Amino acid sequence: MAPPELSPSSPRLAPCYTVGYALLPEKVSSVVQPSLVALAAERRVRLVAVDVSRPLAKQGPFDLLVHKMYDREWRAQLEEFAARHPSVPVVDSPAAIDRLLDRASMLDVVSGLRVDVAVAVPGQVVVTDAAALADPDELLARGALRFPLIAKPLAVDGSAESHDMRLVYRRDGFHGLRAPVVLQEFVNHGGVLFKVYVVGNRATCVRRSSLPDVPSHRLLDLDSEPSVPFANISNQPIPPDDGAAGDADMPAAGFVDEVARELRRGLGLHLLNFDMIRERSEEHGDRYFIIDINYFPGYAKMPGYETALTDFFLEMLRSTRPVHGQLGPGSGLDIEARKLEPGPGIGLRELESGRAQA
Ligand SMILES: Nc1ncnc2c1ncn2[C@@H]1O[C@H](COP(=O)(O)OP(=O)(O)OP(=O)(O)O)[C@@H](O)[C@H]1O
Ligand SMILES: O=P(O)(O)O[C@H]1[C@H](O)[C@@H](O)[C@H](OP(=O)(O)O)[C@@H](OP(=O)(O)O)[C@H]1O
Ligand SMILES: [Mg+2]
Ligand SMILES: [Mg+2]
Repeated sequence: MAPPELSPSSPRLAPCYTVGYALLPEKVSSVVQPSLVALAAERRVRLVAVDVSRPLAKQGPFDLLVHKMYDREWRAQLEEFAARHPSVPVVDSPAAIDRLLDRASMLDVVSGLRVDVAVAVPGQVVVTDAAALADPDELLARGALRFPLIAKPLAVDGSAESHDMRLVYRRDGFHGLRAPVVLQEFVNHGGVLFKVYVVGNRATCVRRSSLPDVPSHRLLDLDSEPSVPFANISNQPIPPDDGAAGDADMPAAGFVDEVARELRRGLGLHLLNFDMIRERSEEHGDRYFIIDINYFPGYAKMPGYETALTDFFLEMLRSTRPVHGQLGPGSGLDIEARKLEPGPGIGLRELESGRAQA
């Protein structure tokens, strides 16, 4: 514990920036951990929870706003905030996030990636009309799909239901599916998934357990279930006994970085992760598929996430901070932007110019 006179909370080392975060309670408890708050404070970044039950306009001031909220009313407040505070970065734009909240549009960005090693997406068909599910052959023909398929809810809305999926082995597995749903071809990938966390220009690839390969005879086995449900199969680290997943060779770091950079460019987002699987076949060799992209995922599962997020916050703050910045009672530096009085609070300009003697 630093001596009181040097602790980040003391006036002489008051936080230089205030980052507001608007997150649902379970996301706050999973991502805004004491280790993140402490590291940010050491680097003079104060993390302040936005009270999502009160008007955003009555909170702050903030130097940066990060959020993962789903409701429309919040969107309106965010857009009003951004209009009123054009110099405060909002991470990220709701319109850009929207594309990831619908599995019909989520993977569209992949076809436009400018990467040396091709990345594909599995064939898929969006089914919005429940009646269409009664005619599997039409759906298969529409997307030139072949079994097995994964039925995924169309909407990604943070609910547990949005992760409820079914692996469909044959036509009678369509019974019980509910529209709107995406039917996506299942790609055999050796039971290991590569989950790549993206924080600004950083990408971190981790291995996760995944669904095992489906042998072709399973599709013909009429005594077995025509479909099976599953959920959240890859969002925890690999258990020690899962040798297949744990030993799988990782994709080349340069490839991962390139895909991450291109996804960020194509999506216009800073905070995301994507799920990538690798098909190994005699016919095609190694082929990579992106099957899922998540906005503002569970970063605490990423090794070194505190440093990655804090570095990102500072990059955003320093790259967009006007000279005066957002000062005032909520910013921890009670000084007027127009006059940087010497005194207990070190002026922003001195801090950033390094003239201040902390
Ligand atoms: N097309 C596919 N081919 C093979 N396996 C797949 C495919 N799509 C999904 N999977 C498997 O199903 C799991 C869940 O799919 P997906 O990642 O789309 O769901 P999710 O609920 O969005 O997951 P997350 O918790 O990562 O947000 C994946 O982690 C992977 O193991
Ligand atoms: O809470 P919703 O909006 O459903 O989003 C989830 C993402 O879809 C998952 O990808 C996150 O798990 P991973 O961080 O393992 O991808 C998952 O991380 P978490 O369970 O640690 O919060 C969530 O972020
Ligand atoms: Mg996923
Ligand atoms: Mg997902």
